[in-house]
Amino acid sequence: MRKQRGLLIVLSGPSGVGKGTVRKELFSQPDTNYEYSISMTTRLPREGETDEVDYFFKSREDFEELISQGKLLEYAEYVGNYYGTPLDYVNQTRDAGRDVFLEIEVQGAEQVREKVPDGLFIFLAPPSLSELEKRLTGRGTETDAIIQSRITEARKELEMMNLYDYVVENDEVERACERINAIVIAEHCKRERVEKRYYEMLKENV
Ligand SMILES: Nc1nc2c(ncn2[C@@H]2O[C@H](COP(=O)(O)OP(=O)(O)O)[C@@H](O)[C@H]2O)c(=O)[nH]1
Ligand SMILES: Nc1ncnc2c1ncn2[C@@H]1O[C@H](COP(=O)(O)OP(=O)(O)O)[C@@H](O)[C@H]1O
Repeated sequence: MRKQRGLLIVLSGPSGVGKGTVRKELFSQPDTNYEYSISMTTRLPREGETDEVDYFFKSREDFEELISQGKLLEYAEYVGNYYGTPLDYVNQTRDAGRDVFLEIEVQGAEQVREKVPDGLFIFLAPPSLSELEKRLTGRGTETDAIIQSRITEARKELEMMNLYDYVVENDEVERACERINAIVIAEHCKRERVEKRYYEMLKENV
């Protein structure tokens, strides 16, 4: 039987909603069935981050070379640094029948939508804008001015949520993960239903 190509799962949403937190929780679960696509970035590693585990850390020059060679499925400039998804890894993993999981900001997700129409797009939403502000403040990695510009940006990003296949509210991390896992299972069932092999089943002589 022909192996079904893996899904491309894209998790996106505004800064501070909890994308990184939810992704880390999903990948810490022993039964996770997706492959995480490690992104390329020009930002410097933070304390505790490891090259080729958290990101492939690149110079600006090397990153621009990857762009010009068409090696990235998508890329975006975010707060002064480039971030991008390696194209070969995504294709090879999907071709091997494994699902690939991207955790990327919204500009990048828009590019993936154009290039991969059969992708599964999940928007992670905050319970409210005030809770989003609280999370950004609580993380303590940005100044007040940057937090305000992220909130302004988030208002625009929230308007884009209806372009996504699913909206998952990140009220509690565990619950958000459960919803994402349920969506992926449901999407597999839906896509397999329209696979040719089920039509072939009807030709069986029993
Ligand atoms: N477009 C795009 N965004 C990415 C990629 N990898 C990470 N990001 C996003 O870049 C943003 C900044 O990431 P990072 O510097 O690790 O900071 P943090 O996630 O806010 O702690 C986050 O919104 C990530 O989801 C990528 O490959 N492409
Ligand atoms: N469900 C949640 N409830 C409360 N706080 C959360 C939740 N999810 C994430 N956070 C916190 O919100 C902040 C932003 O989360 P982070 O994962 O860095 O967001 P993003 O990757 O979307 O920018 C972090 O301090 C994180 O611990």
